[in-house]
Amino acid sequence: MLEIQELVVRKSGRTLLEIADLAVAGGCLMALVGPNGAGKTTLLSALVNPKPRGRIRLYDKPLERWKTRDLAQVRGFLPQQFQLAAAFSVRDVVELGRSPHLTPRALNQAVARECLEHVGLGHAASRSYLTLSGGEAQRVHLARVLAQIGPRPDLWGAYPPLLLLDEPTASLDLGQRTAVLKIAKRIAKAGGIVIAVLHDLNIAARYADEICLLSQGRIYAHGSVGATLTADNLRAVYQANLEVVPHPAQAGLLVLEQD
Ligand SMILES: Nc1ncnc2c1ncn2[C@@H]1O[C@H](COP(=O)(O)OP(=O)(O)OP(=O)(O)O)[C@@H](O)[C@H]1O
Repeated sequence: MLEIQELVVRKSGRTLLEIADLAVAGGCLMALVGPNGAGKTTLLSALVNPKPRGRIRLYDKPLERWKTRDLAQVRGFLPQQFQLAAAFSVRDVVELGRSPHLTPRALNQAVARECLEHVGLGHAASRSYLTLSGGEAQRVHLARVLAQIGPRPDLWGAYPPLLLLDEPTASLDLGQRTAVLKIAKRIAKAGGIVIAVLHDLNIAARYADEICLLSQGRIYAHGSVGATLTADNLRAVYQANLEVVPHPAQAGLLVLEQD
């Protein structure tokens, strides 16, 4: 369980985020949605801040009481942008994810290979990272984060992972987008806590167990897909003429833009 209480982030005299109470249970993929500037990245950043603000507890222990290495084995963060200018091979970048683990090199290499296969880039292991397209680089970093937290439960330690994904599908084509959400869903189904910032509300509706709708630095709605992605909520928050209808081909909802 991840519990966030009384989290306030202020910068330049402005309150960017104010969360009184938010909890995400193991087994849950929570989509963090909301318009530009709502505070989604600020919230994920607060969860990886070395000096946490507010009260943030992961598995009943305040974040500041976790040992750095233990936390690095459990908490994985995929940021929106990466800065890596070194000519590492793709394989090396993914293996970097294993650095918090004191596991044998051969295991780390095997895990890195497995994670690259998960993101469909097994064939690119020996390529230079610098030659990758934007979407490929994003998938390599997802593989690195997966290698860090462990792609399957038998590689997890005492606790299932907390996986934080900031717009993980931003540069991805439709097929890769689905593949990435399926990976996130699998981690959650196995007991992990997954929080993913998503702009595509239909992807959020399809894959998320819960939605947290942020607006102006506060939680506007949090709960099941059906309870949060209502036309009234979305119109109020996005200031757009949106409609929510049952999905014609499967269970779930479809968010439509109206003229
Ligand atoms: N260092 C800073 N100083 C002042 N304001 C900031 C700072 N960092 C972020 N902000 C502001 O905080 C607000 C929330 O930003 P944040 O990046 O969390 O939004 P977001 O919901 O992730 O948006 P987007 O969908 O555009 O990525 C924005 O209005 C942003 O301009």
